[in-house]
Amino acid sequence: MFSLTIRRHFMIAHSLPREVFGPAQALHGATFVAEVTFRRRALNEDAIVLDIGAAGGILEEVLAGLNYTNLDEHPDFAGKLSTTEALAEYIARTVAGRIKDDADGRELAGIDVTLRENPDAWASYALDLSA
Ligand SMILES: Nc1nc2c(c(=O)[nH]1)N=C([C@H](O)[C@H](O)COP(=O)(O)OP(=O)(O)OP(=O)(O)O)CN2
Repeated sequence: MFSLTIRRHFMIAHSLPREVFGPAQALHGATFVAEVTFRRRALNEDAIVLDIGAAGGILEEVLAGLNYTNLDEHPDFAGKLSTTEALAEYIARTVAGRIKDDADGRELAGIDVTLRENPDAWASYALDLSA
């Protein structure tokens, strides 16, 4: 299996209104580092998984929909908890939606997203596209 990973960061505000989150129940800000890995079993005819520039452009488009927003007011998170785990899934599925109809996108076996909250804590979601 081959993989290509790109990284960008974005900033949001949100609250996590459940007791388990302690002080994070209140509105607070976060800067996330998003690492997105595209996986495929065989390289394309250019001997790559996906062009790095194209991959970066797709991720930037997806993150532009989140950057500088208050996720408590974001329509895609209405009634949902915007935890790091949930955000990782959202980014994986949104990136997949953007790329699925491209020639390279159809060949992807999966998209993995790791979101780093800080140097000591991160969460990941692995989207399996092989089925
Ligand atoms: N599994 C997750 N746990 C927590 C998340 C998350 O997204 N997934 N998010 C938060 C908060 O948003 C914030 O990032 C950290 O909150 P904070 O209370 O400062 O940090 P801790 O939970 O590590 O520390 P406490 O001692 O419990 O306050 C929290 N958890």
